[in-house]
Amino acid sequence: MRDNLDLSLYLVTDQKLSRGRTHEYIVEQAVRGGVTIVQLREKDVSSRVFYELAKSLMGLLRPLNIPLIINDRLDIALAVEADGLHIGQSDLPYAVARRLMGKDKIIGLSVENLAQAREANELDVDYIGLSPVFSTRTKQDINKPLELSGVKEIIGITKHKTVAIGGMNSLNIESVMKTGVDGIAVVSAIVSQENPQEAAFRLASLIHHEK
Ligand SMILES: Cc1ncc(COP(=O)(O)OP(=O)(O)O)c(N)n1
Ligand SMILES: Cc1ncsc1CCOP(=O)(O)O
Ligand SMILES: [Mg+2]
Repeated sequence: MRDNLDLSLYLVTDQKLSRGRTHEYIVEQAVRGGVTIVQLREKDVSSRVFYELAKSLMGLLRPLNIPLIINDRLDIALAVEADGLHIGQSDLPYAVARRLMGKDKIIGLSVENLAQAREANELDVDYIGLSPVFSTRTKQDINKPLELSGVKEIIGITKHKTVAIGGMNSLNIESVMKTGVDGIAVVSAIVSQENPQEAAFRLASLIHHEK
């Protein structure tokens, strides 16, 4: 667990949305633009490819002191000694993830409603991902969006750091930041953009303006 975890601008990868560019290119550009934490999230690649990607991103991000979080795959997180793991409500239970990852690693948990946020207060997670805030084409298997009202309710009761995800872009992040979240997580608003560095810079500026 980390006290100094900076969730301000959280990049989540998606090879399918990267317009043929490599993860390394997107991530390097995005970090230059102001991304503070990166999640490797790939749903349709083999274990070997996932492992090689994770290893390569660790090599890129470790010297820059930017944490790499692995989505879903605890085995890959352990194999590359990643900084952390992100789990959802249908993934491995938190207690198992913590036991295997160890107390010093970052563990993030998706929270989709108030009841789950209350349950998360019983766990030593490092952050919760409020998911989804708005509807998005990037992830189809999602519950009803929280909207700003749902985000505010969760902020009112949670003891954890929070990151908002789902449909975030430069037009709506100011209003989401005003709810009191600690950061914004994006896929398409960076990885699908013509210039990922500029896109990240713009989002980071808006976020810091609201902090
Ligand atoms: C920061 C962050 N928040 C939420 C999610 C969603 O996780 P999950 O519900 O497990 O869904 P998948 O991403 O695994 O499809 C996330 N990945 N990151
Ligand atoms: C991984 C994930 N979890 C909830 S919504 C989402 C996708 C967010 O993608 P985008 O930022 O393109 O809306
Ligand atoms: Mg998951």
